[in-house]
Amino acid sequence: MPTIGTPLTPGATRVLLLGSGELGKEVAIELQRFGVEVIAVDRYPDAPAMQVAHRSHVIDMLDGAAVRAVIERERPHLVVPEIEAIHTDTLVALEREWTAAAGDGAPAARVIPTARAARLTMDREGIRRLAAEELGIPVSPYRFVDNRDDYRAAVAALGLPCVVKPVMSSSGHGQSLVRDADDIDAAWDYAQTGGRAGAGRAIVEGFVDFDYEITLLTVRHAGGTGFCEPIGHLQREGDYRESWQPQPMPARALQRAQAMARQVSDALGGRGVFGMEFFVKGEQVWFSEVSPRPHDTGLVTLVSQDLSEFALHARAILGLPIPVIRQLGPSASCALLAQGHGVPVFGNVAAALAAPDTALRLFGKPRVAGHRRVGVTLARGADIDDARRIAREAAAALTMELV
Ligand SMILES: Nc1ncnc2c1ncn2[C@@H]1O[C@H](COP(=O)(O)OP(=O)(O)OP(=O)(O)O)[C@@H](O)[C@H]1O
Ligand SMILES: NCC(=O)N[C@@H]1O[C@H](COP(=O)([O-])[O-])[C@@H](O)[C@H]1O
Ligand SMILES: [Mg+2]
Repeated sequence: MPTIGTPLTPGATRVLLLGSGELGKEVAIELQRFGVEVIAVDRYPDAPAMQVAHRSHVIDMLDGAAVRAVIERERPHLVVPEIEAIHTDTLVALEREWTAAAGDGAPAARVIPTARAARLTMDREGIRRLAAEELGIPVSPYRFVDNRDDYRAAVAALGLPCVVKPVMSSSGHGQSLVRDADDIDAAWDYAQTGGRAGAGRAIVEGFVDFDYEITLLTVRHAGGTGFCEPIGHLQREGDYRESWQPQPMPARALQRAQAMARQVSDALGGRGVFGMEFFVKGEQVWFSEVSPRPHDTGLVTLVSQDLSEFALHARAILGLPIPVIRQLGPSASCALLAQGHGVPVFGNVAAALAAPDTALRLFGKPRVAGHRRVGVTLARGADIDDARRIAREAAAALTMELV
Protein backbone atom coordinates (compact mmCIF):
# COMPACT_ATOMS: atom_id res chain seq x y z
CA MET A 1 0.00 0.00 0.00
CA PRO A 2 1.37 3.45 -0.84
CA THR A 3 1.63 5.97 1.96
CA ILE A 4 1.00 9.68 1.95
CA GLY A 5 3.33 12.39 3.23
CA THR A 6 6.47 12.09 1.17
CA PRO A 7 6.15 12.62 -2.57
CA LEU A 8 8.89 11.72 -5.04
CA THR A 9 9.84 8.59 -3.10
CA PRO A 10 9.08 4.99 -4.05
CA GLY A 11 6.34 4.71 -1.40
CA ALA A 12 4.52 7.90 -2.42
CA THR A 13 0.85 8.00 -3.42
CA ARG A 14 0.74 9.28 -6.99
CA VAL A 15 -2.35 11.07 -8.34
CA LEU A 16 -2.68 11.85 -12.03
CA LEU A 17 -5.07 14.64 -13.01
CA LEU A 18 -6.62 14.31 -16.47
CA GLY A 19 -7.38 17.98 -17.05
CA SER A 20 -5.44 20.76 -15.36
CA GLY A 21 -7.67 23.83 -15.30
CA GLU A 22 -8.68 26.03 -12.37
CA LEU A 23 -10.58 23.24 -10.62
CA GLY A 24 -7.69 20.81 -10.92
CA LYS A 25 -5.30 23.47 -9.66
CA GLU A 26 -7.17 23.68 -6.35
CA VAL A 27 -7.39 19.88 -6.11
CA ALA A 28 -3.64 19.67 -6.75
CA ILE A 29 -2.96 22.21 -3.98
CA GLU A 30 -5.08 20.21 -1.53
CA LEU A 31 -3.27 16.99 -2.48
CA GLN A 32 0.11 18.73 -2.15
CA ARG A 33 -0.86 19.64 1.42
CA PHE A 34 -0.96 15.92 2.23
CA GLY A 35 2.38 15.27 0.54
CA VAL A 36 0.78 13.42 -2.36
CA GLU A 37 2.74 13.25 -5.62
CA VAL A 38 0.73 15.11 -8.25
CA ILE A 39 1.05 14.66 -12.01
CA ALA A 40 -0.94 17.11 -14.14
CA VAL A 41 -2.05 16.37 -17.71
CA ASP A 42 -3.85 18.60 -20.19
CA ARG A 43 -4.00 19.46 -23.87
CA TYR A 44 -1.78 22.55 -23.58
CA PRO A 45 1.41 23.47 -21.65
CA ASP A 46 1.45 25.59 -18.48
CA ALA A 47 -2.18 24.80 -17.62
CA PRO A 48 -3.14 26.04 -14.11
CA ALA A 49 -2.73 22.72 -12.27
CA MET A 50 0.56 22.04 -14.05
CA GLN A 51 1.94 25.11 -12.31
CA VAL A 52 1.44 23.50 -8.87
CA ALA A 53 2.10 19.84 -9.75
CA HIS A 54 5.29 17.80 -9.42
CA ARG A 55 5.29 16.94 -13.12
CA SER A 56 3.13 17.46 -16.14
CA HIS A 57 2.42 16.07 -19.59
CA VAL A 58 0.74 17.60 -22.62
CA ILE A 59 -1.37 15.11 -24.57
CA ASP A 60 -4.55 14.95 -26.60
CA MET A 61 -6.85 13.55 -23.89
CA LEU A 62 -9.38 12.41 -26.50
CA ASP A 63 -6.72 10.09 -27.95
CA GLY A 64 -7.06 6.73 -26.20
CA ALA A 65 -3.51 5.61 -26.97
CA ALA A 66 -2.10 8.83 -25.53
CA VAL A 67 -4.20 8.50 -22.36
CA ARG A 68 -3.07 4.90 -21.90
CA ALA A 69 0.58 5.77 -22.54
CA VAL A 70 0.72 8.56 -19.95
CA ILE A 71 -1.01 6.39 -17.31
CA GLU A 72 1.25 3.41 -18.00
CA ARG A 73 4.31 5.61 -17.82
CA GLU A 74 3.37 7.36 -14.56
CA ARG A 75 1.69 4.37 -12.85
CA PRO A 76 -0.54 6.58 -10.66
CA HIS A 77 -2.57 5.07 -7.83
CA LEU A 78 -5.47 7.40 -8.59
CA VAL A 79 -6.52 8.79 -11.96
CA VAL A 80 -8.64 11.91 -11.43
CA PRO A 81 -10.64 13.14 -14.43
CA GLU A 82 -10.93 16.93 -14.24
CA ILE A 83 -12.91 17.59 -17.43
CA GLU A 84 -15.44 15.64 -19.50
CA ALA A 85 -13.42 15.59 -22.72
CA ILE A 86 -11.33 12.49 -22.10
CA HIS A 87 -11.15 9.19 -23.99
CA THR A 88 -13.18 7.53 -21.24
CA ASP A 89 -13.40 4.12 -22.98
CA THR A 90 -9.67 3.83 -22.30
CA LEU A 91 -10.31 4.51 -18.61
CA VAL A 92 -12.96 1.79 -18.60
CA ALA A 93 -10.53 -0.65 -20.24
CA LEU A 94 -7.70 0.22 -17.83
CA GLU A 95 -9.96 -0.12 -14.81
CA ARG A 96 -11.02 -3.56 -16.01
CA GLU A 97 -7.38 -4.60 -16.48
CA TRP A 98 -6.41 -3.39 -12.99
CA THR A 99 -9.33 -5.23 -11.43
CA ALA A 100 -8.54 -8.47 -13.29
CA ALA A 101 -4.85 -8.29 -12.37
CA ALA A 102 -5.67 -7.75 -8.68
CA GLY A 103 -7.69 -10.95 -8.32
CA ASP A 104 -9.16 -10.81 -4.82
CA GLY A 105 -6.83 -8.00 -3.72
CA ALA A 106 -7.01 -4.23 -4.17
CA PRO A 107 -6.40 -3.01 -7.72
CA ALA A 108 -3.11 -1.19 -8.35
CA ALA A 109 -5.01 1.92 -9.44
CA ARG A 110 -8.47 3.44 -9.49
CA VAL A 111 -10.32 5.99 -11.60
CA ILE A 112 -12.15 8.68 -9.59
CA PRO A 113 -14.95 8.20 -8.88
CA THR A 114 -15.19 5.26 -11.36
CA ALA A 115 -14.38 4.86 -15.04
CA ARG A 116 -18.06 4.21 -15.75
CA ALA A 117 -19.03 7.51 -14.08
CA ALA A 118 -16.50 9.35 -16.23
CA ARG A 119 -17.85 7.64 -19.34
CA LEU A 120 -21.54 8.18 -18.56
CA THR A 121 -21.07 11.88 -17.81
CA MET A 122 -18.74 12.70 -20.69
CA ASP A 123 -21.75 12.78 -22.92
CA ARG A 124 -25.18 14.09 -22.05
CA GLU A 125 -26.91 10.97 -23.28
CA GLY A 126 -25.31 8.50 -20.85
CA ILE A 127 -26.21 10.40 -17.71
CA ARG A 128 -29.64 11.52 -18.95
CA ARG A 129 -30.71 7.98 -19.77
CA LEU A 130 -29.36 6.68 -16.46
CA ALA A 131 -31.15 9.35 -14.40
CA ALA A 132 -34.43 9.52 -16.30
CA GLU A 133 -34.89 6.06 -17.77
CA GLU A 134 -33.16 3.78 -15.24
CA LEU A 135 -33.63 5.70 -12.00
CA GLY A 136 -36.92 7.42 -12.88
CA ILE A 137 -35.74 10.83 -11.71
CA PRO A 138 -37.64 13.92 -12.95
CA VAL A 139 -35.81 15.78 -15.75
CA SER A 140 -36.84 18.18 -18.50
CA PRO A 141 -38.56 16.48 -21.45
CA TYR A 142 -35.88 15.61 -24.04
CA ARG A 143 -34.98 14.01 -27.37
CA PHE A 144 -31.65 13.10 -28.91
CA VAL A 145 -31.19 14.02 -32.57
CA ASP A 146 -28.55 13.44 -35.25
CA ASN A 147 -29.69 15.54 -38.17
CA ARG A 148 -31.61 18.69 -39.01
CA ASP A 149 -34.86 16.93 -39.90
CA ASP A 150 -34.98 14.96 -36.65
CA TYR A 151 -34.02 18.12 -34.81
CA ARG A 152 -36.92 20.07 -36.32
CA ALA A 153 -39.28 17.25 -35.44
CA ALA A 154 -37.99 17.26 -31.87
CA VAL A 155 -38.52 21.02 -31.55
CA ALA A 156 -42.05 20.62 -32.89
CA ALA A 157 -42.74 17.81 -30.40
CA LEU A 158 -41.25 19.54 -27.36
CA GLY A 159 -42.54 23.02 -28.22
CA LEU A 160 -40.95 26.43 -27.75
CA PRO A 161 -38.99 27.62 -25.90
CA CYS A 162 -36.51 24.75 -25.83
CA VAL A 163 -32.79 24.34 -25.29
CA VAL A 164 -30.39 22.71 -27.77
CA LYS A 165 -26.98 21.37 -26.74
CA PRO A 166 -24.36 19.19 -28.40
CA VAL A 167 -24.19 15.89 -26.46
CA MET A 168 -20.51 16.55 -25.86
CA SER A 169 -20.01 20.07 -24.62
CA SER A 170 -19.68 22.02 -21.41
CA SER A 171 -19.67 25.60 -20.15
CA GLY A 172 -22.43 26.44 -22.63
CA HIS A 173 -20.42 25.79 -25.79
CA GLY A 174 -22.76 25.13 -28.71
CA GLN A 175 -25.83 25.64 -26.50
CA SER A 176 -28.80 27.83 -27.48
CA LEU A 177 -32.18 28.76 -26.12
CA VAL A 178 -34.68 28.59 -28.99
CA ARG A 179 -37.36 31.16 -28.24
CA ASP A 180 -39.23 31.36 -31.52
CA ALA A 181 -39.34 29.77 -34.96
CA ASP A 182 -36.72 32.18 -36.34
CA ASP A 183 -34.08 30.79 -33.95
CA ILE A 184 -34.55 27.15 -34.89
CA ASP A 185 -32.03 26.77 -37.73
CA ALA A 186 -29.32 28.96 -36.21
CA ALA A 187 -29.44 26.92 -32.99
CA TRP A 188 -28.84 23.72 -34.94
CA ASP A 189 -25.92 25.27 -36.82
CA TYR A 190 -24.38 26.49 -33.57
CA ALA A 191 -24.78 23.05 -31.94
CA GLN A 192 -22.94 21.58 -34.93
CA THR A 193 -19.96 23.91 -34.53
CA GLY A 194 -19.80 24.45 -30.76
CA GLY A 195 -19.45 20.87 -29.48
CA ARG A 196 -16.18 19.27 -28.44
CA ALA A 197 -16.34 16.46 -30.93
CA GLY A 198 -17.41 18.69 -33.83
CA ALA A 199 -20.67 18.10 -35.68
CA GLY A 200 -22.99 15.38 -34.48
CA ARG A 201 -25.58 14.36 -31.98
CA ALA A 202 -27.44 16.90 -29.89
CA ILE A 203 -30.05 16.93 -27.17
CA VAL A 204 -33.18 19.06 -27.39
CA GLU A 205 -34.67 19.79 -23.97
CA GLY A 206 -37.98 21.35 -23.09
CA PHE A 207 -37.35 24.63 -21.27
CA VAL A 208 -37.84 24.35 -17.50
CA ASP A 209 -39.28 27.58 -16.16
CA PHE A 210 -37.50 27.31 -12.82
CA ASP A 211 -37.44 29.83 -9.95
CA TYR A 212 -33.73 29.19 -9.41
CA GLU A 213 -31.12 26.53 -10.01
CA ILE A 214 -28.69 24.94 -7.60
CA THR A 215 -25.57 22.84 -7.45
CA LEU A 216 -25.77 20.34 -4.62
CA LEU A 217 -22.21 19.27 -3.86
CA THR A 218 -22.41 15.65 -2.78
CA VAL A 219 -19.41 13.84 -1.39
CA ARG A 220 -19.06 10.07 -1.26
CA HIS A 221 -16.34 9.23 1.22
CA ALA A 222 -15.14 6.42 3.48
CA GLY A 223 -17.75 7.30 6.13
CA GLY A 224 -20.78 7.62 3.81
CA THR A 225 -22.38 10.38 1.73
CA GLY A 226 -22.37 14.04 2.78
CA PHE A 227 -23.99 17.14 1.31
CA CYS A 228 -22.87 20.75 1.26
CA GLU A 229 -25.39 23.55 1.66
CA PRO A 230 -27.05 24.21 -1.74
CA ILE A 231 -25.25 26.65 -4.04
CA GLY A 232 -27.38 29.03 -6.09
CA HIS A 233 -25.99 30.30 -9.38
CA LEU A 234 -26.56 32.61 -12.26
CA GLN A 235 -25.79 31.36 -15.77
CA ARG A 236 -25.56 33.41 -18.93
CA GLU A 237 -25.11 31.79 -22.34
CA GLY A 238 -24.84 28.46 -20.51
CA ASP A 239 -21.81 29.61 -18.53
CA TYR A 240 -21.66 30.43 -14.85
CA ARG A 241 -21.25 34.09 -13.86
CA GLU A 242 -22.04 34.17 -10.13
CA SER A 243 -22.64 31.58 -7.45
CA TRP A 244 -23.60 31.84 -3.80
CA GLN A 245 -24.14 29.66 -0.75
CA PRO A 246 -26.43 28.89 0.97
CA GLN A 247 -29.30 29.18 -1.51
CA PRO A 248 -32.46 29.44 0.61
CA MET A 249 -34.99 26.79 -0.40
CA PRO A 250 -37.99 24.97 1.07
CA ALA A 251 -37.04 21.98 3.23
CA ARG A 252 -39.15 19.71 1.03
CA ALA A 253 -37.33 20.77 -2.15
CA LEU A 254 -33.94 20.30 -0.47
CA GLN A 255 -34.93 16.83 0.72
CA ARG A 256 -35.99 15.92 -2.82
CA ALA A 257 -32.72 17.20 -4.29
CA GLN A 258 -30.68 15.32 -1.69
CA ALA A 259 -32.60 12.11 -2.32
CA MET A 260 -31.99 12.39 -6.09
CA ALA A 261 -28.34 13.30 -5.54
CA ARG A 262 -27.94 10.21 -3.39
CA GLN A 263 -29.63 8.01 -5.99
CA VAL A 264 -27.51 9.31 -8.88
CA SER A 265 -24.23 9.30 -6.96
CA ASP A 266 -24.90 5.79 -5.63
CA ALA A 267 -25.58 4.64 -9.20
CA LEU A 268 -22.27 6.16 -10.36
CA GLY A 269 -20.37 4.83 -7.32
CA GLY A 270 -16.80 5.41 -6.18
CA ARG A 271 -15.46 8.17 -3.97
CA GLY A 272 -15.20 11.90 -4.46
CA VAL A 273 -17.22 15.08 -4.92
CA PHE A 274 -20.17 15.20 -7.33
CA GLY A 275 -21.64 18.53 -8.51
CA MET A 276 -25.34 17.72 -8.84
CA GLU A 277 -27.26 20.34 -10.83
CA PHE A 278 -30.98 20.85 -10.19
CA PHE A 279 -33.71 23.24 -11.29
CA VAL A 280 -36.18 24.27 -8.56
CA LYS A 281 -39.69 25.73 -8.76
CA GLY A 282 -41.57 25.92 -5.49
CA GLU A 283 -41.22 22.44 -4.06
CA GLN A 284 -40.66 20.84 -7.47
CA VAL A 285 -37.15 19.71 -8.38
CA TRP A 286 -35.69 18.54 -11.71
CA PHE A 287 -32.30 16.90 -12.10
CA SER A 288 -30.26 18.58 -14.86
CA GLU A 289 -26.77 17.06 -14.95
CA VAL A 290 -23.86 16.02 -12.75
CA SER A 291 -20.11 16.48 -12.76
CA PRO A 292 -18.47 13.51 -10.99
CA ARG A 293 -15.84 15.97 -9.75
CA PRO A 294 -15.75 19.46 -8.21
CA HIS A 295 -17.99 21.96 -9.98
CA ASP A 296 -17.19 25.46 -11.22
CA THR A 297 -20.07 27.03 -9.26
CA GLY A 298 -18.53 25.34 -6.18
CA LEU A 299 -15.56 27.73 -6.35
CA VAL A 300 -17.56 29.70 -3.77
CA THR A 301 -16.69 27.00 -1.22
CA LEU A 302 -13.14 28.40 -1.19
CA VAL A 303 -14.54 31.03 1.20
CA SER A 304 -17.88 29.59 2.29
CA GLN A 305 -16.76 26.33 3.93
CA ASP A 306 -13.97 25.19 6.23
CA LEU A 307 -13.35 22.35 3.77
CA SER A 308 -13.77 23.58 0.20
CA GLU A 309 -15.09 21.21 -2.47
CA PHE A 310 -11.45 20.70 -3.47
CA ALA A 311 -10.39 19.78 0.06
CA LEU A 312 -13.39 17.44 0.23
CA HIS A 313 -12.44 15.80 -3.06
CA ALA A 314 -8.86 15.27 -1.86
CA ARG A 315 -9.98 13.75 1.45
CA ALA A 316 -12.60 11.56 -0.15
CA ILE A 317 -10.36 10.10 -2.86
CA LEU A 318 -7.56 9.44 -0.36
CA GLY A 319 -10.00 7.57 1.89
CA LEU A 320 -9.65 10.14 4.70
CA PRO A 321 -12.48 11.06 7.09
CA ILE A 322 -14.89 13.97 6.61
CA PRO A 323 -16.55 14.14 10.04
CA VAL A 324 -18.23 17.52 9.40
CA ILE A 325 -18.47 20.20 6.70
CA ARG A 326 -18.85 23.68 8.24
CA GLN A 327 -20.60 26.42 6.29
CA LEU A 328 -19.20 29.81 7.27
CA GLY A 329 -22.12 32.10 6.33
CA PRO A 330 -23.51 33.90 3.26
CA SER A 331 -20.85 33.84 0.54
CA ALA A 332 -20.54 34.44 -3.18
CA SER A 333 -18.25 34.08 -6.18
CA CYS A 334 -18.07 36.13 -9.38
CA ALA A 335 -16.33 34.74 -12.49
CA LEU A 336 -13.74 36.86 -14.30
CA LEU A 337 -14.25 36.36 -18.01
CA ALA A 338 -11.81 37.47 -20.67
CA GLN A 339 -12.79 38.05 -24.28
CA GLY A 340 -10.30 38.45 -27.13
CA HIS A 341 -6.83 37.17 -27.91
CA GLY A 342 -3.61 37.35 -25.95
CA VAL A 343 -1.96 36.94 -22.57
CA PRO A 344 -4.08 38.15 -19.64
CA VAL A 345 -2.58 41.05 -17.68
CA PHE A 346 -4.38 42.10 -14.50
CA GLY A 347 -4.35 45.52 -12.86
CA ASN A 348 -5.81 47.09 -9.74
CA VAL A 349 -5.58 43.78 -7.91
CA ALA A 350 -5.25 45.54 -4.58
CA ALA A 351 -8.63 47.25 -5.07
CA ALA A 352 -10.27 43.88 -5.62
CA LEU A 353 -9.08 42.78 -2.19
CA ALA A 354 -9.70 46.02 -0.29
CA ALA A 355 -12.98 44.98 1.35
CA PRO A 356 -12.89 42.64 4.36
CA ASP A 357 -13.68 38.96 3.75
CA THR A 358 -12.81 39.01 0.07
CA ALA A 359 -10.49 36.67 -1.79
CA LEU A 360 -9.29 36.22 -5.32
CA ARG A 361 -8.09 33.36 -7.50
CA LEU A 362 -6.24 34.22 -10.70
CA PHE A 363 -5.96 30.93 -12.52
CA GLY A 364 -2.73 31.65 -14.42
CA LYS A 365 -4.11 30.49 -17.78
CA PRO A 366 -1.34 31.29 -20.24
CA ARG A 367 -3.49 32.69 -23.08
CA VAL A 368 -6.99 33.60 -24.09
CA ALA A 369 -8.30 32.89 -27.58
CA GLY A 370 -11.94 33.88 -27.73
CA HIS A 371 -13.79 33.58 -24.47
CA ARG A 372 -12.23 32.17 -21.31
CA ARG A 373 -12.70 32.23 -17.54
CA VAL A 374 -9.43 33.46 -16.07
CA GLY A 375 -10.21 34.08 -12.40
CA VAL A 376 -12.84 34.43 -9.72
CA THR A 377 -13.55 36.83 -6.89
CA LEU A 378 -14.89 35.50 -3.61
CA ALA A 379 -16.63 37.22 -0.72
CA ARG A 380 -18.54 36.68 2.48
CA GLY A 381 -21.23 39.19 3.43
CA ALA A 382 -24.07 39.97 5.82
CA ASP A 383 -26.49 38.13 3.55
CA ILE A 384 -26.47 36.62 0.06
CA ASP A 385 -27.22 39.92 -1.73
CA ASP A 386 -24.41 41.61 0.18
CA ALA A 387 -21.92 38.82 -0.57
CA ARG A 388 -22.86 38.89 -4.27
CA ARG A 389 -22.49 42.67 -4.38
CA ILE A 390 -19.04 42.55 -2.78
CA ALA A 391 -17.87 39.79 -5.14
CA ARG A 392 -19.20 41.71 -8.17
CA GLU A 393 -17.59 44.96 -7.01
CA ALA A 394 -14.27 43.19 -6.48
CA ALA A 395 -14.49 41.82 -10.02
CA ALA A 396 -15.38 45.25 -11.41
CA ALA A 397 -12.44 46.86 -9.60
CA LEU A 398 -9.95 44.60 -11.35
CA THR A 399 -8.72 45.52 -14.78
CA MET A 400 -7.93 42.88 -17.35
CA GLU A 401 -6.08 43.38 -20.59
CA LEU A 402 -4.99 40.88 -23.21
CA VAL A 403 -1.56 41.66 -24.63
N1 LIG B 1 -33.89 22.48 -20.10
C1 LIG B 1 -33.49 23.63 -19.59
N2 LIG B 1 -34.41 24.54 -19.16
C2 LIG B 1 -34.02 25.74 -18.68
N3 LIG B 1 -32.74 26.15 -18.58
C3 LIG B 1 -31.78 25.29 -18.99
C4 LIG B 1 -32.10 23.99 -19.50
N4 LIG B 1 -30.95 23.38 -19.81
C5 LIG B 1 -29.95 24.23 -19.51
N5 LIG B 1 -30.43 25.39 -19.01
C6 LIG B 1 -29.64 26.54 -18.55
O1 LIG B 1 -28.35 26.50 -19.17
C7 LIG B 1 -27.34 26.24 -18.17
C8 LIG B 1 -26.25 25.35 -18.74
O2 LIG B 1 -26.80 24.10 -19.10
P1 LIG B 1 -25.99 22.77 -18.81
O3 LIG B 1 -25.61 22.72 -17.39
O4 LIG B 1 -26.77 21.63 -19.34
O5 LIG B 1 -24.75 23.02 -19.76
P2 LIG B 1 -23.22 22.83 -19.61
O6 LIG B 1 -22.65 23.33 -20.89
O7 LIG B 1 -22.96 21.42 -19.24
O8 LIG B 1 -22.76 23.74 -18.47
P3 LIG B 1 -21.57 23.51 -17.41
O9 LIG B 1 -20.56 22.63 -18.04
O10 LIG B 1 -21.09 24.90 -17.17
O11 LIG B 1 -22.25 22.92 -16.21
C9 LIG B 1 -28.07 25.64 -17.00
O12 LIG B 1 -27.35 25.81 -15.80
C10 LIG B 1 -29.39 26.43 -17.05
O13 LIG B 1 -29.21 27.75 -16.56
N1 LIG C 1 -17.81 23.79 -16.40
C1 LIG C 1 -16.62 23.00 -16.38
C2 LIG C 1 -15.43 23.81 -15.87
O1 LIG C 1 -15.58 24.91 -15.38
N2 LIG C 1 -14.23 23.24 -15.96
C3 LIG C 1 -13.00 23.89 -15.60
O2 LIG C 1 -12.57 24.71 -16.66
C4 LIG C 1 -11.36 24.18 -17.20
C5 LIG C 1 -11.26 24.39 -18.70
O3 LIG C 1 -11.11 25.75 -18.92
P1 LIG C 1 -10.65 26.30 -20.36
O4 LIG C 1 -11.78 25.98 -21.30
O5 LIG C 1 -10.47 27.76 -20.12
O6 LIG C 1 -9.37 25.58 -20.74
C6 LIG C 1 -11.31 22.74 -16.79
O7 LIG C 1 -9.99 22.21 -16.82
C7 LIG C 1 -11.92 22.83 -15.41
O8 LIG C 1 -10.98 23.28 -14.46
MG1 LIG D 1 -24.21 22.55 -16.17
